[in-house]
Amino acid sequence: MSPIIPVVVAIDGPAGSGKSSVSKEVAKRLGFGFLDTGAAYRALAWHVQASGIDTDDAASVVSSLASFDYRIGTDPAGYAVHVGDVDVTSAIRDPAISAVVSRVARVPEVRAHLIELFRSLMAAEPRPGVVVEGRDITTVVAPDAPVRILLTASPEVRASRRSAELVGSVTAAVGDELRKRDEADSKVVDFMTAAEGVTTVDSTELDFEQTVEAVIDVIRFTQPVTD
Ligand SMILES: Nc1ncnc2c1ncn2[C@@H]1O[C@H](COP(=O)(O)OP(=O)(O)O)[C@@H](O)[C@H]1O
Ligand SMILES: Nc1ccn([C@@H]2O[C@H](COP(=O)(O)OP(=O)(O)O)[C@@H](O)[C@H]2O)c(=O)n1
Repeated sequence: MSPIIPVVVAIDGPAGSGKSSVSKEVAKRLGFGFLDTGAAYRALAWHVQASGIDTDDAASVVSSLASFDYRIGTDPAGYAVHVGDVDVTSAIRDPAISAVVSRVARVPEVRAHLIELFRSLMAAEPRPGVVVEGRDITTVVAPDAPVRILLTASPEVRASRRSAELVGSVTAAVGDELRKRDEADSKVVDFMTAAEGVTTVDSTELDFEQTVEAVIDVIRFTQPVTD
């Protein structure tokens, strides 16, 4: 008997566009798995720093992959990220990690290593589908996915949403951080424009619920799913 291949829903977009929160909710509603690929780059940046390695030292960052024991599940209701036995779910959201994550993400060997990991997690998904979100899912990780979406929002809206999550933050400073990170990340992969066949969902004028519904509409249009 051949294995059932899960339906892959690929979602890309810039920082703060809602990829993670919207994808998680969509996965819950459809009974799909959820894979946050940015968490792996963040966890590697955390591991590199915890090992006393300079994130700018690409050769040492590559060497650190050998001891990077990354663990993440795809249950959207039980989201947790571990490096070895350490729960880094909150630590990887720290602005100090956001400030350096692009430096490890730009290293080609890092990307090759993590992309292989993402593909094996996707293939092992036990649910009928999996929502995978990041920067290069629609173009590199899963370019053949039956559903591919670019989730966008204006820079101002993204900064104010992210700022609302960070206690004591100033929207202008958060906006500056997002802009710098998007600029650095854009040198590696294009996630600001939709590749051919990718549907854009612009959430600038949509609230969270409307955005979730818009994404589910795209999935239903492309791929009939049952609740
Ligand atoms: N359409 C929306 N309207 C209002 N808030 C939203 C919307 N989409 C996401 N959010 C909120 O914005 C914040 C950033 O979303 P997040 O999913 O972390 O973005 P990303 O993963 O793209 O960086 C979260 O607090 C999330 O709940
Ligand atoms: N598929 C991906 C996902 C994330 N990343 C990198 O990981 C970082 C963190 O991703 P994230 O999705 O957690 O970031 P936010 O948009 O949630 O702030 C990004 O800034 C990129 O440097 C990547 O290179 N490729």
